[in-house]
Amino acid sequence: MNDTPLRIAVTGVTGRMGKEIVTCIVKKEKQFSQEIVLGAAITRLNTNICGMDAGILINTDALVGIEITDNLESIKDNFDVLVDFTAPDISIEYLKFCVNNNKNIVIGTTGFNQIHKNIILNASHKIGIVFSSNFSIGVALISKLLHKITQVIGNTSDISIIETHHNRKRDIPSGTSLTMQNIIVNALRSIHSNRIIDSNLDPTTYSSASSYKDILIHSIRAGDVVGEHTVLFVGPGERLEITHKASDRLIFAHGALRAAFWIGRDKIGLFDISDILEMDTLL
Ligand SMILES: NC(=O)C1=CN([C@@H]2O[C@H](COP(=O)(O)OP(=O)(O)OC[C@H]3O[C@@H](n4cnc5c(N)ncnc54)[C@H](O)[C@@H]3O)[C@@H](O)[C@H]2O)C=CC1
Ligand SMILES: O=C(O)C1=N[C@H](C(=O)O)C[C@H](O)C1
Repeated sequence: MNDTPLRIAVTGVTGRMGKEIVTCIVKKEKQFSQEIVLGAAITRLNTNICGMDAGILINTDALVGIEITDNLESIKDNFDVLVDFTAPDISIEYLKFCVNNNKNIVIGTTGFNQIHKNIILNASHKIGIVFSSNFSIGVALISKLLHKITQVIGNTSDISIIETHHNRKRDIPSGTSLTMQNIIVNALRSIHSNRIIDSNLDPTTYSSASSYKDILIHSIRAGDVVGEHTVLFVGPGERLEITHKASDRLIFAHGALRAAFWIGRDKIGLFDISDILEMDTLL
């Protein structure tokens, strides 16, 4: 058992999630049984904050002794697990860096296309990857319930997903809503549902929705909403509305660091938050 502290490299440290994760590590916002320490703080190329102590970035009282860098080579021996919440193309570059240096990675970035996802899957044959569109416990629980609810009432309900996020979010619809849509579609397949896309749906009137097997996603971008998802099952005479509302990015940071602790230095394969939380043993 390696009881030396797990060293975390954080990418996108100027971002909302990057700062949250650095804060969670440095200020020990959440306790872990094994100590987790900041090993590296990574930012995009040529930003003027390179060389700055990461503590200054998150307004700590004391310096933390980790300088922010855009030079991956300089820090490849300074960390055990990389935690990435950035953007799809650069996430893939960070993933390749981890494969080349035999480091495990936690990926929270969303907005990946199928090519990206295939690269992530292939990489998981060489390193350990926890890849999740939402690192909150609440969404992990809802995701487990969605499968079962869909199997029971999916064939007799109209199903829609509504996702609401802050007006600075780059990708649309959210990764979480796409994951939920996938869970629902797979659950419909598991009961051999013959639902088809409703030919009456005029795509132009659903321009804000991503439709898949008539499981529509409706996206709202407004203010500083951290992240809210509602799944509607509207059936004859009754409906279910299942909602998750995040109000603090700390829940995502804690989930990601819990995942980093779980994947550790040695696991190999592709996992998601439900594996970390061992949901299948709980539900
Ligand atoms: N899985 C989860 O639980 C969560 C996932 N997210 C996802 O995490 C990602 C980041 O979200 P935020 O922190 O709100 O975004 P943000 O825009 O605040 O931060 C993005 C960071 O990535 C960096 N970045 C972007 N493009 C880059 C490039 N080409 N090279 C190097 N660095 C680059 C930016 O400099 C910034 O530091 C998004 O995809 C978001 O959907 C956000 C919250 C929770
Ligand atoms: O961009 C965000 O903020 C979030 N993005 C993730 C997503 O796209 O699902 C997770 C969370 O909702 C916050």
